[in-house]
Amino acid sequence: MASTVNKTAHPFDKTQFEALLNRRFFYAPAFEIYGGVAGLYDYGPPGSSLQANIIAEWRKHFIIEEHMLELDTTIMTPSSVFETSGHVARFADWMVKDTKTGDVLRADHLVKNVLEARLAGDKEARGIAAVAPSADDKKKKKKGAKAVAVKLEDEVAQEYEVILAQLDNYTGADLGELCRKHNIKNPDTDNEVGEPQLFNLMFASSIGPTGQHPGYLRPETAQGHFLNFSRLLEFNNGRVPFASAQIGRSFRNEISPRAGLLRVREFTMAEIEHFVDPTDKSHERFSEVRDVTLALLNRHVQEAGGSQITHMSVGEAVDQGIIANETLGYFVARIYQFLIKIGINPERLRFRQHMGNEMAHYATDCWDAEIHNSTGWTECVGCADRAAYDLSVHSQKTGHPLVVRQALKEPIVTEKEVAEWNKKNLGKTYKQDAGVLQKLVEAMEEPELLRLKGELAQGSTTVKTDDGREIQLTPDVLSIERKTFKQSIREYIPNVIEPSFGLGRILYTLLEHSFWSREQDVERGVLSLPPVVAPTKVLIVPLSARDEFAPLVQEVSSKLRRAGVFSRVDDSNTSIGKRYSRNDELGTPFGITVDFASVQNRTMTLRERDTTDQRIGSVDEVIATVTDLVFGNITWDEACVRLPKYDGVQAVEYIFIS
Ligand SMILES: Nc1ncnc2c1ncn2[C@@H]1O[C@H](COP(=O)(O)OP(=O)(O)OP(=O)(O)O)[C@@H](O)[C@H]1O
Repeated sequence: MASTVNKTAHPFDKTQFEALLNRRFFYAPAFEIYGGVAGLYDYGPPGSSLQANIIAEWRKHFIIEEHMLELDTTIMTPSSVFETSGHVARFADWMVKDTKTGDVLRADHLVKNVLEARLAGDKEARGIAAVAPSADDKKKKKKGAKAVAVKLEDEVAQEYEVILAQLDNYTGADLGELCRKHNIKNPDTDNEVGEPQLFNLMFASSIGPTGQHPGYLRPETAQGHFLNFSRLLEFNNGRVPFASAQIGRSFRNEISPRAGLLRVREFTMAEIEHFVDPTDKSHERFSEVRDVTLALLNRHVQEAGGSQITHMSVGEAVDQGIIANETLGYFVARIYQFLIKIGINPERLRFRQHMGNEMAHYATDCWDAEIHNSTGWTECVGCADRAAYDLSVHSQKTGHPLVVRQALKEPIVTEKEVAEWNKKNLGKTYKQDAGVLQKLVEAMEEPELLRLKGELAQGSTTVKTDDGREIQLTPDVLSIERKTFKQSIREYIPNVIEPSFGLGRILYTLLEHSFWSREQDVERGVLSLPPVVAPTKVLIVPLSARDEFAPLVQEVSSKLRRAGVFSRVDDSNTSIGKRYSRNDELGTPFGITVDFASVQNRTMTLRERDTTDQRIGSVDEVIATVTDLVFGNITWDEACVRLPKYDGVQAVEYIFIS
């Protein structure tokens, strides 16, 4: 049996974690040598590979599994599109200005940081502070909201908890009122802040040399799906439901991005738009996820100022109307499965429902996948039922019908009253009023038309124009007749269910969840990334740089390549222990040591990152086993049944023969 490891022996140390990410170049501030720009980051080799592997798994889990239609649409977008979608008017956050320095802060973040710091100070004063402040906390306290040990009145502490639970529900005026009522000031300067003002988050630009065609960098990829809806529908042979998917960059001019990868100004999104019949939001694969149990924080709990989680299956949540419909529930469960597969800790994942004010006016229900990390709970995926809003507004604006036309099996037969005009008499009698009259009568509902019909039968009727004139109509001009209509096509605007992923937030929280230090060696960080996303799957470590090792190293590396396993050779001039610990920091799950016995007997050892267990087997046995491990066909315990334990590890660990 494999050895077990204690990954929680040392509490999470953010300073050590960030030093590892920096040292191994997972990512770094962009334009660093020019002083950097807040909210812009570059990914280095392991960060890029990790992101590419998350995307590859996302494509498999969603696009391939669900036969989604993939898109790659432009980033630069003419302003008319965002005027129609509502982004120009509403894609904004509330900001407040320091009344003396003019520094700009995001209003809801200011309230959150100050109240959280006061609550932490209260806990400290009552002697119930959970943990001693880390080096990182101490550094943070030099700037920003400080947790000063001051006891709060019980009612005040309760009020703060309620405000924090409902923070996403407040309007700008509410936030301004909160700052005044609770004496919330800029924590960096202790100055008062002004009234909240809306700040639009889109980066404005212009298209072409004249500057006459305003445009924006897109803040999400969704509009590209909606504008191509007719083509997508045709591609899908006119059938609904179907989903389109897109992975691409989005841009948001965030007010004060201070949270590393969690809030940036340029980031990669993966978005799905699932188009569905508004009268039937069932999902044909719902039974496959019915039993998936989720941690749910519903809107009623939050609106009452609470944060209690309910654990229930997605089937129960849909049956009880907590999640609005099967399709939305299906995607919430699929998002959960995806996040767990790539290594997110299920105990630190919850789904939070949007409260009334928080949700866009057209949306019917919205759930965020929130992942817990060192800054608290962070939204990493949004999943919303956006109803027919987007397709409707673009249809109305452009006149291009973004609709589904469905041939009905049974035609629908209806009867209704219609106006029949004698056009010759109409023109002769009413001249320039003829058109006005026609429009007025044809816009009438059935009861009104029946009134006209009755009056015409008695000789004449009157209609009132918008400018207040009463015009008489007689049967030689107008008759109202009952007609039968047969409808064999149903036309409707589909509704949209939209799961929207921010890959940077997922990547960062995954790195936090994967990080730990060995019990015996606090300095030695390990990233327990699952093989499916680990940047490198297998490290090949030749014990010696002697020429006779080269053919075997080449053989192993080419066999792994042919098996589709990404490996790297580390033949640097340093001890095996150092080489392995460097790769533990990079999250490489397996290591193969090529030593003298390998050259003589064609045996190799296989090391597992978390346990540091080493097993021995023939070259081909080890390659077959590690391939199965990487593709998730077997667990490490099963590998241990195949390969016996290797006990020579201590003997070879620090020998390096150059
Ligand atoms: N500034 C950002 N930096 C990194 N990721 C982001 C940012 N803004 C949004 N995202 C990601 O895009 C996803 C979908 O965007 P959405 O518009 O729902 O976010 P949001 O509600 O505006 O986020 P927030 O309230 O945190 O600003 C989010 O779940 C998140 O993962």
